[in-house]
Amino acid sequence: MLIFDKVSAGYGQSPVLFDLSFDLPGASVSTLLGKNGMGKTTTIRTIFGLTDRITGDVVLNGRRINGLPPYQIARMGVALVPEGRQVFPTLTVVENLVATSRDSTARARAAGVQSIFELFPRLEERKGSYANLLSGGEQQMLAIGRALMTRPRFLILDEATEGLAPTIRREIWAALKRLKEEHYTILVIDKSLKPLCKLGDHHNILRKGEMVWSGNSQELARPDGKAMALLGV
Ligand SMILES: Nc1ncnc2c1ncn2[C@@H]1O[C@H](COP(=O)(O)OP(=O)(O)OP(=O)(O)O)[C@@H](O)[C@H]1O
Repeated sequence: MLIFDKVSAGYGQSPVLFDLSFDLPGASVSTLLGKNGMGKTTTIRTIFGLTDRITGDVVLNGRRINGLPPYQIARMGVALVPEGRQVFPTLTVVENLVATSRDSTARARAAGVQSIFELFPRLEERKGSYANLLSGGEQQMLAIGRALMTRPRFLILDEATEGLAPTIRREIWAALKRLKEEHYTILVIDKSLKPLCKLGDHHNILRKGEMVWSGNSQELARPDGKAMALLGV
């Protein structure tokens, strides 16, 4: 689905990613792991053409997408849930969801909202609340809901459950599991290795902008393995 082939990129004149090569297969869950500042967010920004001096090939469904603007990537079925839960604070839950819908009829939009409520029943209970009155976890659910309203096939989450209460985290992991069962392609960045091992199929570790390890959940979880050493666990 998505291939990085010897991709380098950075900010202004500062290089951050170096010759990054990896492959995110469709209809599966991949992760990007690594300590702070290793280039995970920069990799995601590069998918959306939001970094500078991109070289190599970023290929989505067979098409080279280097440097295409974010709206074109979104149109190709990729949705991003960025770090920091970006929702419209002064819109209600329903208004936030409808705002990102691409459906042309009110009926289709309503069906889209309903499918988000099925995924996150907690949001239905708060459907008339302004987003700024939601808890951090509810805002994250809403941010995921907003991304899903664009009807993507590829969902990218940066810091999916960072700083959230354990019960909310469990609900978000359960929702991602359901999306996986519905054959979404998912790329997730998070620090919680246990749920990532359960959910993820392919894991990739970045260190100083280089891909230094890739493997499956069994390999990642090996207590004496290289992955754990790279992650400092
Ligand atoms: N807008 C920016 N301009 C210049 N340098 C940046 C910018 N954003 C990030 N960097 C630098 O790029 C490097 C990689 O940062 P990035 O945010 O991609 O790391 P990360 O692995 O996602 O870390 P974290 O887990 O802390 O979010 C860091 O050295 C960071 O200082």
